[in-house]
Amino acid sequence: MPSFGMPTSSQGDGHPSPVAVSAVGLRKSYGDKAVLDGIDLAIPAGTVFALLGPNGAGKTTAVKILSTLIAADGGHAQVAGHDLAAEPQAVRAAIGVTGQFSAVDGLITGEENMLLMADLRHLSRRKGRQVTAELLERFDLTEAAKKPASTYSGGMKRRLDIAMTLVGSPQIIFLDEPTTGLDPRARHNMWQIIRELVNGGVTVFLTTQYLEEADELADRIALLNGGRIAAEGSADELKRLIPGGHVRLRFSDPAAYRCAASAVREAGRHDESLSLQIPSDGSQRELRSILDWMDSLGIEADELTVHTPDLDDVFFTLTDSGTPGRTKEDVR
Ligand SMILES: Nc1ncnc2c1ncn2[C@@H]1O[C@H](COP(=O)(O)OP(=O)(O)OP(=O)(O)O)[C@@H](O)[C@H]1O
Repeated sequence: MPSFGMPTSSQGDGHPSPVAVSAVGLRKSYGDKAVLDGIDLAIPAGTVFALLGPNGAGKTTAVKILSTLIAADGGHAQVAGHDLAAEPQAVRAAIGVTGQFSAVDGLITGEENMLLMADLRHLSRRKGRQVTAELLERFDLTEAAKKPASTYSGGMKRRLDIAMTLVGSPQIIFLDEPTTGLDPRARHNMWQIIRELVNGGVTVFLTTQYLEEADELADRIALLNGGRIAAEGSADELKRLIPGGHVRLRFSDPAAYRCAASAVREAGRHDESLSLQIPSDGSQRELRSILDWMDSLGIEADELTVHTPDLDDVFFTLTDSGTPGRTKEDVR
């Protein structure tokens, strides 16, 4: 755990844990538009927090405020135990920020980018060289270290960006859409890097457009919509907020289908595909009772699939983004 003197919050297990980022009533408007309309946050240290929201929801604005790049119009926040407004320098010393617009300078080499950052962080020459070598190695960039960063692939640039962020050993890292534009392999590599950072005690605040990414990485997720946090919780808690879980049984024998359909009245029927949709939370207990019930009738389904609501369902239900190309018939 980071060692700074942070306030604490009570977690589920009753033990207080240090809070890395806290905010109360954070507001920001541009002209008439309230981009953030009273945001409260409490992010325990050593965890991953994901801020999700449709385009233009205010995610980057929140990151910019919490990383002292812009000032809020109202509310207050503490980052790494320091008040954002009163001690911006102390906040800056404790955090790293990797934005949508990378800090990487393409004209100089990866190594020179790192050394420049070490200079900005006031490390001695010797320490700067040592940290640079270690981080380049850790992020698999040693071979490319002497090449201009403009020749790097998207994934390499993103790794260099994070390596530069880590030069000052920040306790809290803000990652604004860290994997946007990366191919699946580079995205998975980035996820691994983020997990390793958290294992090392760092707190990660990330914004993402990818629900899968939040599901994969985040301990807690907040859904930003209309300037407010529409829902907050673990991925599982958010999924439980909305209905839609079901078990789908598909038959090839019409007689078996009719028999099953007349036995379960609450099931949704799809006569054309001979399939039934039974509302269910997908738990082992409920699956067993469905299987027992079919056994007792002596019928067998050709296919059984479980659909539990996913973060996409949560996102589309709780934000006003609509449901492009998606129906509740989608079965996972
Ligand atoms: N400097 C600015 N001046 C005026 N409006 C701004 C400014 N910065 C952001 N906005 C507006 O504030 C809103 C939120 O922008 P922000 O970049 O925080 O959203 P976002 O959730 O990060 O979006 P995206 O997912 O598209 O990156 C947008 O409507 C944007 O146009």
